[in-house]
Amino acid sequence: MHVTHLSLADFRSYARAEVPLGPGVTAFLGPNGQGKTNLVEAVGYLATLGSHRVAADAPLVRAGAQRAVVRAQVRQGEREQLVELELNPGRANRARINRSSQVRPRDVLGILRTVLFAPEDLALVKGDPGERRRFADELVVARAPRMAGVRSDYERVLKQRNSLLKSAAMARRHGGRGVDLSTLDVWDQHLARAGAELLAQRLDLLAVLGPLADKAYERLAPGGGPLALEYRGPVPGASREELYAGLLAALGEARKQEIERGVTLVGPHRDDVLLRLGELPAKGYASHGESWSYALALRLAAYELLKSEGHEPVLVLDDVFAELDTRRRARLAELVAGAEQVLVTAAVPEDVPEVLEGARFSVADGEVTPE
Ligand SMILES: Nc1ncnc2c1ncn2[C@@H]1O[C@H](COP(=O)(O)OP(=O)(O)OP(=O)(O)O)[C@@H](O)[C@H]1O
Repeated sequence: MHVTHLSLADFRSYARAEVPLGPGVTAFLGPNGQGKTNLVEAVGYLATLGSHRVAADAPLVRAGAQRAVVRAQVRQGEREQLVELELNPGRANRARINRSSQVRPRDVLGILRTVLFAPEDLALVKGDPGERRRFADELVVARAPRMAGVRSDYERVLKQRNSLLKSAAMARRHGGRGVDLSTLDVWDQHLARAGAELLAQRLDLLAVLGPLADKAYERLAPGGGPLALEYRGPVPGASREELYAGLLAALGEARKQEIERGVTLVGPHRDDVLLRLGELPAKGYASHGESWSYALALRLAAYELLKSEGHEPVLVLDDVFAELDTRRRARLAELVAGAEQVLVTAAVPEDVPEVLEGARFSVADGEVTPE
C-alpha cells in the first residue's frame, strides 16, 4: 500500500500542509525543528491511532488551535480510500472514511499500515516492559484490526477493576467500612476473557516474528546472533479456553494480595517480551550497536510479517540513518530500498543513503516544498 496524498490542518507546527506522495522513496529534508518528523508522525498516527513520540494527543494539536485534522489518501492495489481523523484533546476523536458520516476512530485501523523506525526505538531493547508490550500490541492490531476493540475492552475493565481494588485497599488501611466487592467476580471474567484473547494473539505473533527477526538480525549484523523472542508472563495453556481458565484461576489466587495492594497483579498488562541475543538477554547486556541492530531487526521483521500476510505497510524511517554507523546504515538501506513506499526524514541529504533515491521535499518554515 502507499499514501498518495497527505493533508494536515493544525497538526503540530502545521496550520495547513498538502503533500502529494508517490510510491517508492520520498525524503523530507531540512534543518532541525522544521517539521519533518511532524509529517511522518501524522502518517503513523493514521495507521495506529497513536504517536511514536507522545502518549497523549494534546501536543499533536497546533498550539492555540482546538483540534487537528489528519487526512490521507491510501492506495492498496486498485483500491483508493480517504481516511480522516479529527483529534480533539479532552474529548472524543472523530473519524471518517471516504467522506462518509462519522465512524469510530478504530474503524479506520487497517486502511493504512505503517512500520515506523525512529530514534526512540532503542527503548524497545533498553526500555521498560511497556515499550515491548506496545510494540507487540501495535503489531497484533496491524495484523487483526478487530484486536483494537479487545485491547480497549481489556484496558477499560482493568481500569475499573483497579479502581474498585484501590477503594478496597484504602478502606482497609483506614479501618473504614468495607467496600462492596461483589462485582469483582464479573470483572475477573471480563478481564480474563479479553486478556486470554490478547495473550493468544501475542503468543501467535511472537511465534512468527521471532524467526523473521533472527533472519533480519543476521542480515544487519552477520554472525552476531542468534536472536530469540520469549514471552515473559504466565502462559496457562495453549488454547483460548485454557488461557481464559488459567487467567481466571490466577486472578482468584491473587485476590487477597490484590485487595491488600489495591491493584491488578495478574494479566497481560504485567507481561514482557524477553529479547535474547545469543545466550543473554539483550537488555542490560547488548552493546549500543547491538541494541540498535536488534531494534532495527524487530522493525524489519514487522515489515516482513505484514507483507507476507498481504498487507505490505508503508515504511517510515524517521531520522534513523544519522543514528547508525556506516555498515548498519548501508545494510538497512539495502533492506528497505525495494519496499512499495518508504518515507525518510533527515536533516541533510548526506544522511539519506544513495540507494534510497527518489522524490525529495524540503521542509522549512512550515512549508513542505518539492525539490
Ligand atoms: N503542538 C504544536 N504546536 C506548534 N508547534 C509545535 C507543536 N508541536 C511541535 N511543534 C514544533 O515543531 C517543531 C518540531 O518539529 P519536528 O519534530 O517535526 O522537527 P524535525 O524537522 O523533525 O527536526 P529534527 O531534525 O530536529 O528531528 C518544533 O519547533 C516544535 O516547537
